[in-house]
Amino acid sequence: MTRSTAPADPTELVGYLLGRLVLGALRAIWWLVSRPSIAAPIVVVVLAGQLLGWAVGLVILGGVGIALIMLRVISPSLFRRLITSPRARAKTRRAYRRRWLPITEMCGLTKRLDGTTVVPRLAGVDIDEGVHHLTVAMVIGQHTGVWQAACPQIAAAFAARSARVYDVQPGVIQIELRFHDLLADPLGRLPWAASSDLRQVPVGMTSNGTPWVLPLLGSHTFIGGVTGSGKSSIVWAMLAGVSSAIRTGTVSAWAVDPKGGMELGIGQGVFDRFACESTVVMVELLESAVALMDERCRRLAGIARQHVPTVDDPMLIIVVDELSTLTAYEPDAKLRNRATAAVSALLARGRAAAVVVIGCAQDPRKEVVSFRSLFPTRIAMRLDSGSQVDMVLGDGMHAMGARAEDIPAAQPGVGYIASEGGGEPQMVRASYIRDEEIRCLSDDLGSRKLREDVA
Ligand SMILES: Nc1ncnc2c1ncn2[C@@H]1O[C@H](COP(=O)(O)OP(=O)(O)OP(=O)(O)O)[C@@H](O)[C@H]1O
Repeated sequence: MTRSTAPADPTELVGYLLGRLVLGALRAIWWLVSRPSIAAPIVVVVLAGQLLGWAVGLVILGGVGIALIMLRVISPSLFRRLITSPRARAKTRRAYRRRWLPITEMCGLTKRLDGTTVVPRLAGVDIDEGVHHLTVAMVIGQHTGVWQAACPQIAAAFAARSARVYDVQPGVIQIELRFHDLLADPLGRLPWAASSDLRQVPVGMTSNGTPWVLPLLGSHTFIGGVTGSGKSSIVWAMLAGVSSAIRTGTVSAWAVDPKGGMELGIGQGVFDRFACESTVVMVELLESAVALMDERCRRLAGIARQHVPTVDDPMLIIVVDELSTLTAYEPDAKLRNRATAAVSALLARGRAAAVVVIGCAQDPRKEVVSFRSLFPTRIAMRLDSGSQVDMVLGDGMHAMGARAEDIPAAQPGVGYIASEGGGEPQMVRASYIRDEEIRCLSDDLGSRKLREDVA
């Protein structure tokens, strides 16, 4: 674009400057008219100044300013929605509507009736930072599964990182398009990692950027994922999350490590009991947890429905790494049956007695899945196939967007959890507790045990 140069003649120069001034004023008016959230307060202040005096106008101006600052502080996203970006959002909405017909047609989501194309109706577009939701009234004869199957094509067509589809009401679905990946980079220990509530132990972050908390007291946790998917980072994030309760003695952690101590041995000091030497020793540990649980259940019968952990009677967390090694792959049938019986008993009766299991498995096959319904909290890390996702999280979760087989190998610690109440699955990433931090935690909690022994 070429810029016009100012004329040298004085008369022409005045005309030229006036023209520029009028053009600038028109541009400013257009700028304000297209931003009603800014124009409206200015109009109100000017009117108040004219009608009630400029002192009142200034007070109103100050009030509006303070209200905007408070809105910015209290709800940055609402501030952005209302003040900063309504025009950009309207433009994005128009772009969706413009591209809707060709994209649905190319993705095979339209239908033909009597020679005409029937297009699903784009009923609403909701734009939030990095996440867009499209509400769609499906064409008659379609069901949610057709749209769920087309998620990869829909994501690619709208240049989104991922797309998920879920039901809103009969015949109406919502497509969630994500453009940023808040979980792309590893998370260290998070600022909220210091909670002492055993029902809300902080372990990482959800894809919305909110804290990811897990209930330890009152729930058993199952973590399924291929080797290197980051299962142990969840275990360590959980143990770090309850470390203050371990230090005070209201929680006691035990570990079963069929990999001979290679997985959990680095933090052995965290555990009051640690079994890794042989299957017999590991099974005996599980059986003594069952004995403790049964004794506690007998004591509490008729008195309490849920045991409240105390220093004298602590909550017991039993971490079982590679659960299937004991319950599916152990060649000695007697030991395998004993391990299966002990794990089943803990899962069935442990929650009320504050005896909980955290079980990990690389291979969520049928033998392990037979326990699945007894684990209220289930996490699917990177897996080999969509069918394995359903084995871990429950039927239909893969179709609802838990695409754990698509998690890049370069993103260990990322996984999906099934939402409580059967809603759509949520993507999460566990904090990564580095080996040095685990050693420190282990030394710290290990020295506590030594002090107790000496006392
Ligand atoms: N949450 C995380 N954030 C970033 N990196 C991680 C995270 N969790 C694990 N890693 C990295 O991935 C590697 C493998 O993780 P980890 O040992 O936890 O996997 P795993 O699923 O327990 O594997 P296996 O089943 O073989 O024991 C770790 O050494 C670490 O470098």
